[in-house]
Amino acid sequence: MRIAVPNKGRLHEPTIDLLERAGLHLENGADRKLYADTVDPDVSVLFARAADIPEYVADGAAEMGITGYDQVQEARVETVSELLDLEFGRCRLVLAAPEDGDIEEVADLAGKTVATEFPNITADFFADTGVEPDIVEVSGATELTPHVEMADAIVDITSTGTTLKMNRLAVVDEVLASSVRLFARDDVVENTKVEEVRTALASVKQADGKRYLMMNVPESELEAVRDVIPGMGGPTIMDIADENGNGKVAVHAVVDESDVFETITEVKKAGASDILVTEIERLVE
Ligand SMILES: Nc1ncnc2c1ncn2[C@@H]1O[C@H](COP(=O)(O)OP(=O)(O)OP(=O)(O)O)[C@@H](O)[C@H]1O
Ligand SMILES: O=P(O)(O)OC[C@H]1O[C@H](OP(=O)(O)OP(=O)(O)O)[C@H](O)[C@@H]1O
Ligand SMILES: [Mg+2]
Repeated sequence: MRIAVPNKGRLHEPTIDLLERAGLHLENGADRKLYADTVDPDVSVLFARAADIPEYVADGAAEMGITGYDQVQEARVETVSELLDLEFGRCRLVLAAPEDGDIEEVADLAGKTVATEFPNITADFFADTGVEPDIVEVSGATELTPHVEMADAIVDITSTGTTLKMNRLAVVDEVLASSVRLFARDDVVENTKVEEVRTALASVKQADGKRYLMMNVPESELEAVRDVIPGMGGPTIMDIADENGNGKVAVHAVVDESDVFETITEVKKAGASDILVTEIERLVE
């Protein structure tokens, strides 16, 4: 089973990091290599350009892929299915035009020119609006095209908005919201190994923003402590092995990071002591 992942650019590092956290440690995957093995002998990695990954998966160079939703849509591949939203690489594809120009809405683009690295998505967007500008495909620095009279507007990626601002461009409309996805070719979606990889990556996502709380609680106060612990299912309650446990039990619970502070205050009030908070690497539900 092979997973195609971005070989460079802003998605490379976070994708490798995610695979590592999921337990799929890369072996002999030095920079500039095309392939890397993982600790799982049945899973290898193919490094490819973010834009090429959907095609590689559809064509059989890899069975699974990790890249932006924008790239999957642009490639118009019909034989792949999304398995998981990995929720990083969040950005928007927007239609933007010069701030001080006369393009304020989509209708203003009739008979005009739009430059983009995403001609298919752009064509689909305009097809839905009934306005049909010329679409010019460029391979980078799209933001410059309105200033050199190549285009009247652009469809390009934005996240913080800095690049648009720097180029005195304003958003006219949103075309697509994107984040990084895990996807697989349709004919392998049911494969056990594919499901294992999906579960492993999902477990990292599940653990994000969660903390593991451990505390000791006098048995008499257990109900009170239980009542103030939020989160998944009930807490785990264990007898303390020590003969001198003094009638205490250990309570373990998974809690949202944002609830940790309040939970600690509340469980202490309710009689808990020896409270430990740790990070969670993975959480398989
Ligand atoms: N500013 C951004 N914020 C968040 N995600 C982004 C941003 N820019 C791009 N992305 C996401 O990352 C993907 C790849 O972009 P990136 O810039 O890393 O590669 P690229 O420019 O295609 O690389 P290459 O150098 O191979 O041309 C995009 O398709 C999009 O999904
Ligand atoms: O809204 P912002 O935060 O400014 O992000 C938007 C910019 O990010 C991407 O470029 P990237 O930095 O990947 O450079 P590239 O053009 O070399 O791909 C994208 O093509 C935009 O130019
Ligand atoms: Mg880029």
